[in-house]
Amino acid sequence: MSRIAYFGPIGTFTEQAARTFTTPGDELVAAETIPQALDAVRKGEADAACVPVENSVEGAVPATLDSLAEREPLIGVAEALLPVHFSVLTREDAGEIRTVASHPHALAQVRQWLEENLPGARAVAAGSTAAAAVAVQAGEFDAAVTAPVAVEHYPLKVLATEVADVRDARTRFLLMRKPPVTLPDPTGADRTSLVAAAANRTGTLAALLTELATRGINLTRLDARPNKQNFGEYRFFIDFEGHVAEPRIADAVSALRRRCRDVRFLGSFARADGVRATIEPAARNEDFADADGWVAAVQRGEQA
Ligand SMILES: O=C(O)C(=O)C[C@]1(C(=O)O)C=C[C@@H](O)C=C1
Repeated sequence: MSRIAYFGPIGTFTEQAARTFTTPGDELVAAETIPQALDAVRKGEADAACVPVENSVEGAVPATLDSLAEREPLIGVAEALLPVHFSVLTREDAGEIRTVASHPHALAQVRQWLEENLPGARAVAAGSTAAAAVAVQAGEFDAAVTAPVAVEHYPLKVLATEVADVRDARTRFLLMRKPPVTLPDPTGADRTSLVAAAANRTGTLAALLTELATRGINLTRLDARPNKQNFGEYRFFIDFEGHVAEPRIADAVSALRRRCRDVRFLGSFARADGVRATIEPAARNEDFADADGWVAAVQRGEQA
């Protein structure tokens, strides 16, 4: 049985994502914030944590990136990808809707709908979509933009459903564990994630990306977040196709470590979208194995 902490409270999209990682007997534990969900694993209060990492409309979730880059390292072992559309909930007795609350990533995905349908309402950031529903119940706000499932947990009136400025918007979630972990086996449709605190020197990021490009490895995400120490210094979050167990990826990760000592491995795991890696000629695992074998023979004086 595992305890899985998730960005809550109950009724968030992250709870729905966490449910996709559970097996019978597992327990879901709501955390008020993303850092608290991850810290529950670091403190041994949970075996894993499910957190949102990026959305197809609003991009990466800053609280997740910062919390994965700071404090004790955690390793991603799985991801989930959920379609995202929203419900707008209000109290039965609500009069005019003057305030609408939700997670900033949710508000960003319904901005146009709010302008068109609730033009007089002020959008207010809440801790999460479900936290916004709790606040509406408490009378703090007039309406909440929530996951469709939230109305099952918070007895509010449904003002609108299927709300989304962008059809087919999706959010990706990670399942993080505390090392040592057993990495999931490679599938051929994997993602590896790293964060590198690149020095503020010209060309540092280019050098890191070149190590991937010259090995024919496709990037799937690149985000920068301030390192919060020195103005203008950033952490780079680099996701790319492949699994660190593959010789071709191990060779690239080794090169990234040589280029940037302050690099943190955030996991290798199957892509939720199942997209298989595209591998350039001469960049296959067998090419790396052949080259390594050939160099070893040269080093033994057996190969000219
Ligand atoms: O607030 C929630 O319900 C969450 O799970 C967070 C979150 C996010 O961080 O993007 C997840 C999916 C949606 O994009 C809106 C909010």
